[in-house]
Amino acid sequence: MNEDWLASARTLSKALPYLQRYDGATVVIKFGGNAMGDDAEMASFARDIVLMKHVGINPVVVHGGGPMINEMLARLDIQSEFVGGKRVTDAATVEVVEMVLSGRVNKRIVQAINAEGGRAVGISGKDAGLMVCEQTNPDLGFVGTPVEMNPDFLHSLAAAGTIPVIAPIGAGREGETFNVNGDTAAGAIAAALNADRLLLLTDVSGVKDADGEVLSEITPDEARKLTAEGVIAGGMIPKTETALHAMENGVRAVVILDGRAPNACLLELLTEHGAGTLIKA
Ligand SMILES: Nc1ncnc2c1ncn2[C@@H]1O[C@H](COP(=O)(O)OP(=O)(O)O)[C@@H](O)[C@H]1O
Ligand SMILES: CC(=O)N[C@@H](CCC(=O)OP(=O)(O)O)C(=O)O
Repeated sequence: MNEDWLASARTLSKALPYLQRYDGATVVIKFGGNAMGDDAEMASFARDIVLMKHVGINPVVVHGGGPMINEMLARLDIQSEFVGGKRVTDAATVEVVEMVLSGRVNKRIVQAINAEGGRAVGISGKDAGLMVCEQTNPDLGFVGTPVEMNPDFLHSLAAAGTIPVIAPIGAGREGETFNVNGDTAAGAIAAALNADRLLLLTDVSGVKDADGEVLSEITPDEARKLTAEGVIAGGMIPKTETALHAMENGVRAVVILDGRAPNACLLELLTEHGAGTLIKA
């Protein structure tokens, strides 16, 4: 008997309980700019998303694109700075942020998913009032906090067999355009959908302890303790804060994992040990 076939059959039989567990589940995947990698890594991510849809999971992709925004701002000679993990966003900057995120980055992901046989639909928080925002803090300019969501629109996209790919741009009630941190947007969308899982894809294997070892599972209290001790620092702070906030608002569990690792999403959902760090009460 063909050895490859046997190995695939064994893998599949082990995955069966997980396929049953996630049948009909909603999984929100935050795809950060640093997790995107080259075309081959993008294609691998897209294959995972399409496979999820085929086996009965409802994937909802929310993306970032910080490095791509930086590149375009540099080309246009516009200076940019971050305060507390958020980009200070003036009127000129928000135009570039929307063009890069809703344009190039969103369509690159949509095209990659469709090339793998999926039916992705690229939108932003502006479409169908998906994510109405208010200004986060006047010092940050056009940075928004989601205050009102339209999950029904996402349910209808899933029911139509499509995969929503969402750029983290929100509309204000006075016609403003708001730049929303990708993790914040993903958390708000996952909460509005009462998602079974929120996967935060980044460029490290998971949350590390003081010795640099990746922790396979932590509780919200342990995450708070690691932050107070300074072990969780930098860009990992807003990520774990998003995770805890999403869990307080209806998301069952959150996983922080390396989006560039082959089959990261599928390994997380369909194997016993998963991938990355599971944050669960
Ligand atoms: N305890 C920790 N475990 C893992 N990464 C950490 C930790 N503390 C700080 N970090 C940093 O957080 C970074 C991830 O955040 P960030 O760069 O903002 O990700 P992204 O761009 O994917 O949103 C990691 O690359 C790492 O340098
Ligand atoms: C307010 C704010 O900071 N918005 C982010 C939006 C993109 C993002 O979050 O991208 P990553 O997920 O790749 O970091 C920004 O302007 O960079």
